Amino acid sequence: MKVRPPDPETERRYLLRFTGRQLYHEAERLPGLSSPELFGDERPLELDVGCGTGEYICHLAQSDPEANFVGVDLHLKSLHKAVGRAAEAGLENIKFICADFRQMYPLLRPAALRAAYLHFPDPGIKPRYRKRRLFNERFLEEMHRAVVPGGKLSLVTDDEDYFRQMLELIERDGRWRRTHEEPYLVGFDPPVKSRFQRMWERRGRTIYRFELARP
Ligand SMILES: C[S@@+](CC[C@H](N)C(=O)[O-])C[C@H]1O[C@@H](n2cnc3c(N)ncnc32)[C@H](O)[C@@H]1O
Repeated sequence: MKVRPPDPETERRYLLRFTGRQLYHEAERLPGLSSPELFGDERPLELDVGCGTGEYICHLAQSDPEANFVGVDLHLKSLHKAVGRAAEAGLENIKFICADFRQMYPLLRPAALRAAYLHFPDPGIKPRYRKRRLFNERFLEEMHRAVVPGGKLSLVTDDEDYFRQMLELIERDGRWRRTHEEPYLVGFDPPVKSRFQRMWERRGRTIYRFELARP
């Protein structure tokens, strides 16, 4: 993927970078994942974990200027693309953070999120990489703390093994309410599809989805 890094001013406006060292040793000095700390206001906040090149979250930010949006990803080049997209659209209600989300749990604030999205997370093809998956018991636990009562958690994957892990953990957890009757949904049709959704759909993969509400 060829991407030109944003100019320094655009980068300052949209992008934060937290190193593993900062997150481990001095998390208390970093802004938390809340609207007051990231945007200096009290608007509702939505989080896209592993936002990639930002198509989905930029679309959300554009369609709801009364809320704030934050996308987190490890991969700087993808975030440069996302920042370019946000800047081009002149969005004022979005920021991106380059960091390993698994190290960001100390930055989550109780009931600070109106919604959280984990869409097409890396499944970790080799068995030894599966333990690096973002979705696990800890993730569900932390999201339960960070999502406001009435708020939602959206999970989407094209990977059947990951999907089964999600289904099993959600059923075992039991604290979330599904917004759908079925145990899971097949297919996802948002107005703007992410880079990976378009790619997996082109390859004919089935897309599984859960939309959970925090009671
Ligand atoms: C398959 S891509 C999906 C990207 C985007 N959600 C989409 O639908 O196009 C998975 C993304 O998760 C990011 N990612 C993987 N592990 C991560 C972690 N521990 N913390 C933050 N981002 C991570 C990757 O860099 C990649 O951009």
